[in-house]
Amino acid sequence: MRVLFADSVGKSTVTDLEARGHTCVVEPTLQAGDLAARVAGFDVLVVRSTKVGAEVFEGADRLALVIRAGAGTNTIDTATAAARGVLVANLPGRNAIAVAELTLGLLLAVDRRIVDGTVDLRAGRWDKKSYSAAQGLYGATIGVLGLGSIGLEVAQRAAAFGMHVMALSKPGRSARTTARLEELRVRTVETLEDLLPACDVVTLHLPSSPDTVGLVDKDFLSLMKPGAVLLNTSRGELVDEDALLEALDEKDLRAGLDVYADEPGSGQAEWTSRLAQHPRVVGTHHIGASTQQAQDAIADGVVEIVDAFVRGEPPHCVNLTPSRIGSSTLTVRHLDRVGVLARVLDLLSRKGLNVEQMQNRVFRGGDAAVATIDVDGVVTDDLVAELGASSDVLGVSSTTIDSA
Ligand SMILES: NC(=O)c1ccc[n+]([C@@H]2O[C@H](COP(=O)([O-])OP(=O)(O)OC[C@H]3O[C@@H](n4cnc5c(N)ncnc54)[C@H](O)[C@@H]3O)[C@@H](O)[C@H]2O)c1
Ligand SMILES: O=C(O)CC[C@@H](O)C(=O)O
Repeated sequence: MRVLFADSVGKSTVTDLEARGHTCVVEPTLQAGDLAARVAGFDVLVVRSTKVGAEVFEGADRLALVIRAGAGTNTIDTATAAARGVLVANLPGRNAIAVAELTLGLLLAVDRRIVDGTVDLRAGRWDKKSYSAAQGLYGATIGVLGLGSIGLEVAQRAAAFGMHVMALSKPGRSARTTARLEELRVRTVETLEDLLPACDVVTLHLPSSPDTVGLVDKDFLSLMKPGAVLLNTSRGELVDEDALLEALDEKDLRAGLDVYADEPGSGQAEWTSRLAQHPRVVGTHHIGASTQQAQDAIADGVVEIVDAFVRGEPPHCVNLTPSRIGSSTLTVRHLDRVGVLARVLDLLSRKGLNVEQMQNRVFRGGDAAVATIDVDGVVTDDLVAELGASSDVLGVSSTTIDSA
């Protein structure tokens, strides 16, 4: 396969993929605007922050997979990719510890004014008096918005500092996450109105989505305690930056930011930002994921996704439907013979049932197989009986797909 890297990733990725016979072309200086013209002839595109717009998929001749060498996929037009049948996969969790470490680093830097102090020392100024006014983190309350891979790592580290952790309750959390929240004594509340006024620190670990863009607006900030700290290591567009600038000045809020709404897409650029330059902000350059440990984990992950893609089972695809779609799943256990599935599908077609997705797995030994078929339409007992009546069919069952 031909793989184009439009951002820098660990060298081991290229070495490992080439050792498997793939051709890798590494062009980390490629700009988003040039990608559409460059992508022809490649099966796989690997990106970090480079934007992948609709034009890339429209111009691609054989592109089948885009790998986001990181967590957030908001920089990729996943809908157009889906319409063109191109898989988009990410690597959730691989850089979570790195981002959590930076988040706590920003918090400590804000609380102790470490950056201002360093700047003064470098300029030859000793000022223990001005820098002796920190509040301290022990016993303070931190609200964690987004309890995914990064949010949980932040909660764990905050708890280790003796902070009280709060979060919003969310239906459908896994038993594992629920147990983890109990272990960390995370107090959950129903609404932002309950959460924000109780927090000395609020930290954002949500993806950028229509639900979250602009979440931190005037109303949100007005609910925060005067003097509280806002941390954002997720995405800049979650914050209304004008509203934050006002709250920094008028409510004495402080902020630790790794991401900005209009941050440059490239690694180096001339860039000025009123927010990043504000004296109550400690800022970094979207480097949350940029530790060697995280980048090694990401480099391994890219190779794992390509390997799985070659086997036909790519993981972490963000633009496929959930595992079950339609109204019912039919499970048909059958003899592994030519024509059996065709007869099953023919009967479904005659009954007006649209097949949404299906998988056929062969049992060890190769005598029998099991097909799981998600269909849209009404599966009657008669249909199940008719399918099961064939001598090639070993058993049929049907379960309803919960549309919730
Ligand atoms: N600064 C960096 O370098 C850096 C690195 C990695 C990730 N990120 C950003 O951090 C985000 C989170 O990363 P992650 O690995 O923890 O992702 P994740 O998917 O593991 O966690 C996101 C969590 O947010 C929750 N969520 C989503 N929408 C929500 C909503 N509207 N309300 C409440 N909860 C909601 C999800 O259920 C999930 O628990 C990424 O999407 C990315 O934008 C930044
Ligand atoms: O690759 C990067 O440097 C940033 C990655 C980060 O924003 C992510 O979403 O994983």
